[in-house]
Amino acid sequence: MASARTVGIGRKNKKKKKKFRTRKICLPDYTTLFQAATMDGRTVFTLAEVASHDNRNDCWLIIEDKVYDVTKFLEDHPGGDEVLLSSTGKDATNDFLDIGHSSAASAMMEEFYVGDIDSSVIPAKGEYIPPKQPLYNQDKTLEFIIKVLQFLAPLVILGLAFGIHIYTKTT
Ligand code: HEM
Repeated sequence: MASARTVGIGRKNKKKKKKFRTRKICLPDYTTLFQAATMDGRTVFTLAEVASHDNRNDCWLIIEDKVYDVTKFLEDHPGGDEVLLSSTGKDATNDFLDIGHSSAASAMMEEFYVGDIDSSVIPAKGEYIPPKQPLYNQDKTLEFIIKVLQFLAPLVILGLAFGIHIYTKTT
């Protein structure tokens, strides 16, 4: 009996499935394919997608490979809204760390977390290489000679004048 019922239900389901297949067309969401992908329950954004949220009404930041929607925080941010707006469209990690934000600030960030960034799409930070030649001319010899001459010239003129005066007086 049980097996007969099972067979019956199976047939019904088979019919329903056929109906569904013929009527509904399932297409992938191409927008999400190009903009964001879901991996292990996390949303992974591309830099282009995050960079498009760059204004007062919609402001996203990338800090340590995580994406934060700080739109609602703009007015309350103790450092002001301008700094947050100027940190959009790039990896703002250094900006954030350079300020020396408190642990309270870091704890607040969780509230604004919206996903992760595909770190492979962020341009690598160039390593700073100091110039081999100093940027200014360190050879100060000429400068020194000019300064000495500037000091000596009035003394020489004074000496000459004094000498002429003595000479004319004696003759
Ligand atoms: C989700 C991201 C951020 C959160 C939650 C956040 C939060 C905070 C908080 C709570 C403070 C008060 C001081 C402290 O507790 O450390 C602060 C100050 C400040 N923040 Fe942020 N911040 C964020 C991102 C940024 C970014 C990207 C910049 C870019 C430069 C920035 C610049 C500043 C500045 C300039 C101050 C003022 C520091 C001072 O007056 O000494 N913040 N922020």
